[in-house]
Amino acid sequence: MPPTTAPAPDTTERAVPLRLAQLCHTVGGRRLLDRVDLETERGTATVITGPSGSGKSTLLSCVLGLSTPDAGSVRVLGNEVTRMRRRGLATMRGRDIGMVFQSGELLPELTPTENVVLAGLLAGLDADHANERARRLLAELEVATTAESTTSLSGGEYQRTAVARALITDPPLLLADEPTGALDPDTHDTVADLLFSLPQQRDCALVVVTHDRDMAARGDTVLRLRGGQLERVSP
Ligand SMILES: Nc1ncnc2c1ncn2[C@@H]1O[C@H](COP(=O)(O)OP(=O)(O)OP(=O)(O)O)[C@@H](O)[C@H]1O
Repeated sequence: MPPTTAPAPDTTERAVPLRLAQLCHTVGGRRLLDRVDLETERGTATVITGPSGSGKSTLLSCVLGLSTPDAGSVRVLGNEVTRMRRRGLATMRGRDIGMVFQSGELLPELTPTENVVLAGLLAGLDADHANERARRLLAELEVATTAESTTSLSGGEYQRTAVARALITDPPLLLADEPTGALDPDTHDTVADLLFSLPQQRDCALVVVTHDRDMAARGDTVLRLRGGQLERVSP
């Protein structure tokens, strides 16, 4: 019988925020990921571009453990995501990965601060720590903590709140799926500047999925997903 838990990763593997090896995933009979390899490093930004429907978001779903690949390996800090059970996945997602979506996906019933604090509480931070950290992050990202609802925020403030939420646990891996897709050009630049400053400032690995050429130009490594293959565009 195969073992139910993977052995603890060694120090070298724990230092790698994300490693994909020979990852294969098929959706509706289409092989979206065909033996995909990827390795990220702390302090760097990796951008993944590719045609619409090529499977970029699906790749992120595999990293988050929301989609189960056909074959291959997804390791976050050396931990094999494809072998984790539900509870382990939820813990890993809350603690080790920050995620920013195209339109923030904040809860409109909560204030911006509460949205950020909630992510901390769900990841196991105590209430005082989560509150203190949320306020500090929002101040650093220049979002007023007086806003009563996320619906009163500008597009930029909304996305910066989503970034603060993603950073509440100081995760080593930050994933972003078209994070500036819904923003006007000026706000786009501000949020892009912020996102691409994070790997160096916070010693994390950033992986951005985007169609946006300006965002792609900012990546330390730029890859294109096409026909299931992840090809290197630069460097
Ligand atoms: N759960 C699912 N069930 C059925 N089809 C799916 C599912 N998830 C994704 N797909 C299909 O898989 C393909 C890849 O989708 P995905 O969203 O990953 O592409 P993408 O490269 O991110 O596209 P875009 O750039 O337009 O956002 C699409 O054809 C999509 O319809």
